[in-house]
Amino acid sequence: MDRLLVLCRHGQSEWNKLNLFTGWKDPDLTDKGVAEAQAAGRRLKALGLGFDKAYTSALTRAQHTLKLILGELGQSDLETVKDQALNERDYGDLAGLNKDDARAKWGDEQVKIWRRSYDIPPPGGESLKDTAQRVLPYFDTHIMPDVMAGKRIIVAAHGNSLRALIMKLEGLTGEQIIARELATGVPIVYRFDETGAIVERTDLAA
Ligand SMILES: O=C(O)[C@H](O)COP(=O)(O)O
Repeated sequence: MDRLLVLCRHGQSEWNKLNLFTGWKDPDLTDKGVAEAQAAGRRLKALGLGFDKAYTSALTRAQHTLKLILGELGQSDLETVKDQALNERDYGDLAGLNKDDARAKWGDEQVKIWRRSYDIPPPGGESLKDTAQRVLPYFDTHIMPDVMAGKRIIVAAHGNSLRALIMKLEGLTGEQIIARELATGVPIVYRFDETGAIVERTDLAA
């Protein structure tokens, strides 16, 4: 039985390109982001991978990425579940602000704390810990049971919602996961044994 889980951060978004805090705001992919998603699909196809079900967030950039990947795989009709539990971390009052402008206003250290501390939320937003507290129950009750039942699953989501998943899957601490940067449009392939232990992890960087 193949217990396959592929995680993929969306391709570059319009707001990634503009260097804006995004969170739950809903920009689409840039042309580069489209190309990254298509390349991700081609890499998966070259490995002979296909899926039985897909999960994505309620945000356009992740849904569009998934659609492009599935298009490359010839699986455009795949059963897909969209849920805001998989959304990016809510950036609160920072959403829409330029990251360099924020550093000029509040200082490098404060902005780094908001972006990369585990449990300190940005004003009005979610910390990574808060994000994990909504992502992980969804993962445990929806996604992992599918994987363990032998369904081959792909999840297209976001830098911080995927960090929360990776932290749990790989047994990392808060300190360890905040140091992990996820590239846009790079699938991470996991396989599990019958106990749910990881037997393979491969990053499909271009
Ligand atoms: O929401 C955002 O702005 C990005 O997708 C992730 O931001 P980060 O690199 O600050 O975690």
